[in-house]
Amino acid sequence: MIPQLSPTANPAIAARLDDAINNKTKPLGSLGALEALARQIGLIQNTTAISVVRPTILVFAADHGIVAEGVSAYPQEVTWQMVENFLAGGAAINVFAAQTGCALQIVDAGVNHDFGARAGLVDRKIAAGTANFARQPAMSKSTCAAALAAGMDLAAAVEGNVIGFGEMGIGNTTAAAALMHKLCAIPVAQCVGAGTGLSAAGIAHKQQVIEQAVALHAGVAAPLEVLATFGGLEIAMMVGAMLQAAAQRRVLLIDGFIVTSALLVAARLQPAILDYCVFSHSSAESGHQRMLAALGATPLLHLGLRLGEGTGCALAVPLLQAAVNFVAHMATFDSAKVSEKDG
Ligand SMILES: O=C(O)c1ccc[n+]([C@@H]2O[C@H](COP(=O)([O-])O)[C@@H](O)[C@H]2O)c1
Ligand SMILES: Cc1cc2nc[nH]c2cc1C
Repeated sequence: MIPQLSPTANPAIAARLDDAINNKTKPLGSLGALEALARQIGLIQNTTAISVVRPTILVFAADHGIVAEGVSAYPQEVTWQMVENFLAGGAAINVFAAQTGCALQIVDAGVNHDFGARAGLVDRKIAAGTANFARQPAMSKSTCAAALAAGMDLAAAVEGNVIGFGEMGIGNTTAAAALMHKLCAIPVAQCVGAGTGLSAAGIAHKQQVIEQAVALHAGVAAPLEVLATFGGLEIAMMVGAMLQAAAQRRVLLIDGFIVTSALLVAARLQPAILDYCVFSHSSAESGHQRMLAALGATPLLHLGLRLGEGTGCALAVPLLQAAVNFVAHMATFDSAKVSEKDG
């Protein structure tokens, strides 16, 4: 059921990409991270004719039973209220996606609210939120598998060749911190952060909740078991969507702390997925930098964002377009009759 992913490495294409990039009218390497981005997109797309076609951001929303432990600064109903805001076009992701030309899909992966039949809402509700993982596993294996399968379906149906991943779910930084601890073997204290804005005392309590839950589920170790025990429905759906998107050789745009925690699971299942990932930004959520380091990832933007919703993805899309455009449209030393470097 989990797609098998191949690394993107291809020496022949890599050499052609290097030639194309290095022959442009610029000092060697002077477009920095954009050059690396162009190379990566070329290897993913297996061509020097790289493109960004209909970039699409999927925002997965779900609720979390762990909020009963008082781990978020905001009440659970903000999840469904923000879904309404997404549908009405009033959230940050609506504004930035419109600004940078991204298509947007809002997915109900497991919000604890009945939206009824709603135009614009992709209804893949698996359950009305997860169970409280301080007391029992967040999901059964079959619920988790259903979320993974729905994510695969959704990604398979996307038209564009760049998929950005975003999420909304009060309490999901607690789930993400627990996943990080289990999958990276980093102490819980270095995985927890303020989320939507906890005080220092609130963060200490969140740490304690996670540490007790980790002790309760001590035997859990395999990535999918870790996901079902500590994860969320939106996180599991993202794992499925990421694996499918990479299997179809699309560019995966990774957002902040929670999206990266989903990628941690996917990367433990299929390490080659990392070749397909562009890390849009480094979140201000403490823990995200360590998570990125654990993945060997270099994020494009450092804006101090800690919102989620896929906002970092939307803001990074113009950088992908710049990478594509310089390869497609810059003159070469030959065509512009510019002298190359001495020696
Ligand atoms: O993307 C991030 O790095 C990020 C960091 C902190 C908070 N968030 C968002 O805040 C919500 C979770 O925060 P919390 O405190 O309720 O766990 C959820 O809706 C996320 O989209 C997102
Ligand atoms: C208002 C609000 C908007 C959000 N968007 C993503 N997570 C969020 C959390 C809150 C609290």
